[in-house]
Amino acid sequence: MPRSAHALAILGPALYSQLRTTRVLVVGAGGIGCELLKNIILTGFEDITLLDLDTIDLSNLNRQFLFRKKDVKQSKAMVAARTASSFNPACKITPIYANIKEEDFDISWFKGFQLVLNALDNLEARRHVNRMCMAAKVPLIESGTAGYLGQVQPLLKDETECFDCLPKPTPKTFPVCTIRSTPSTPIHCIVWAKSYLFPQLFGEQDDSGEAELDAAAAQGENATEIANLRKEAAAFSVVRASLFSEDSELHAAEMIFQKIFNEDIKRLLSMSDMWKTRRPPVPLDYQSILADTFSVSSKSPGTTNGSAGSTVLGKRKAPHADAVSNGEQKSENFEQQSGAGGLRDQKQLGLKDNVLLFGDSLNRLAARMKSGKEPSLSFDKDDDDTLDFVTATANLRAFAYGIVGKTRWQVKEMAGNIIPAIATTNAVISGLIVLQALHMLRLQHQDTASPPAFTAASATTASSNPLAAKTLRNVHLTNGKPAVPLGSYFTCPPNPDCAVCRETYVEVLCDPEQLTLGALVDAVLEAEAAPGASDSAPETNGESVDGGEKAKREVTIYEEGRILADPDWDENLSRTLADLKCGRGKFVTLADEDEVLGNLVLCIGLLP
Ligand SMILES: Nc1ncnc2c1ncn2[C@@H]1O[C@H](COP(=O)(O)OP(=O)(O)OP(=O)(O)O)[C@@H](O)[C@H]1O
Ligand SMILES: [Zn+2]
Repeated sequence: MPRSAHALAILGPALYSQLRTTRVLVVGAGGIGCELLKNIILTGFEDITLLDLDTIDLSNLNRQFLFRKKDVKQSKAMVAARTASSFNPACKITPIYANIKEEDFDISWFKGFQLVLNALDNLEARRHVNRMCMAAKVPLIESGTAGYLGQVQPLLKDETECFDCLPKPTPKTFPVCTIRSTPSTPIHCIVWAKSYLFPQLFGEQDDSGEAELDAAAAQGENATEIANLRKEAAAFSVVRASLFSEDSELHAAEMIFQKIFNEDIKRLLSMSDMWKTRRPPVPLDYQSILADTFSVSSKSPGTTNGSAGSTVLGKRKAPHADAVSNGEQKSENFEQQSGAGGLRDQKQLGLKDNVLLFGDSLNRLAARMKSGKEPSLSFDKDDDDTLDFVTATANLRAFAYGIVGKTRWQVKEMAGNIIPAIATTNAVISGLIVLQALHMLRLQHQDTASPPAFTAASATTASSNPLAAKTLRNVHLTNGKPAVPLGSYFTCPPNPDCAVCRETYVEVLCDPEQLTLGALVDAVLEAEAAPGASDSAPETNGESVDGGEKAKREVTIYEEGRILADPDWDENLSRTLADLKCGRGKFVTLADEDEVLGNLVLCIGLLP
């Protein structure tokens, strides 16, 4: 009996043959993507495009079962396609190693698919695919998992809500002054190390820090403190330069340490008002910690109100004294241990070991930058050098402020905002995605008995099918209460105010090097105002001009967040789309000045 026999019996010959010719796009080849690829191949899909921007990491192997150790550092899409193609040699899998947001993947490209399945892990990419599918009118099945929780959501233009119909909760942020001056929990120290200190020393030099302080000042955070933080930021450029100096590495480590953990803390202490109601921090000292002579006297600021912990034998005993005590631990060779297994990661380091880890990871990162291969670095939880640096500096700061330190493992979880990925959750959700995909295809089949699969145009037909709205459901997987782990509810209709799915999308194929913004907009508006065009085009003074032709409406022109032109400002109209960075894959929005008509969104594509 062929392996397809069960699928054929369950789906029936019509649907089974339909899905064999359905062109499906899977975006993401990670935890959900691997499971999903296997499922759709075994269900009988035979024309699959799989796209992922990333390469395989060692930490993926526990759940992304299409990958083996030998595949580490190779493209996820390529390896997944290679491994999974053996499940059904008749299946054509086209792997693409790229970011879905690249301009090549424009509306025409999306229209080439009849079904899109998301297996992504971030909001930005999800929102992008949602918008492309809404513009191209291709059905999208959106999904996600977090630990034991998961959900699957079918999205169909004009029929269901889209991914952006309801605002998404933004990730938790902390006030700047808490992070930069008055941390009180381990996460404050970790956020400081990862999002402030690390970019200051190793990140791209831009003015985002300044912008952050401007925003904090605008929100009414402590003005003197903001002024001080500005000075502190300026001083960083000197410190950063020391990383590249010819001096010995040790010198740079000591200099940077003293600035961050001694001078900056002393400067904060001098703002005595700040410490009237708070426990003041303790300045650390590089040499004396390394020489095992560092001590915190019982009179020192950090111990005055008692809540910082007690003082033991002249050494500061933090609340987590056993974990972050100065300890008698021998220094260890961290470099050798990098990448070693879990136990080291789960050990609390002593104060001195954190200083050693600081110096060691700082030198490793500086060497990477000095080599010229990486002009700047960014934090990545899977990059041992960056994780070591963030662990050491977060713990040193925690010690200075009398806060419990964290193990490297915990820092990785907290800094990487990691909710453990659970293979079983991914498997359940991937199964549900297939059921949703089959449901979409079945709806289409019932609706238009003869033509086979979805086409971009027929998606509209499906929209007019009241059955679609009534039967599409969001499905979610929960843990604990309620007792039944799987729940579902009918999809909501589109939000009439949604700025993504309520727009009218028009695909424009052109040569962006030649076409000016003015010519584009004129052509579109003239077509709209031409006789026979939609009656809804507004008329000047309520009257039609010559022979029923309607007046062109006045519009403001946007691309993403920027205004390109408005009725009183036309400088950009003579520039080409390429010059305005509005070429392939971009959306140019024409917004009605009087807000009478909805927005018209021009999806720029290239002439064949
Ligand atoms: N813009 C994008 N374009 C293409 N692929 C993307 C994009 N954004 C994310 N992805 C891919 O989506 C997949 C999501 O999978 P998953 O959630 O399992 O993440 P992971 O990076 O593999 O694992 P983890 O984050 O848990 O270490 C990843 O393989 C990631 O590369
Ligand atoms: Zn919407």
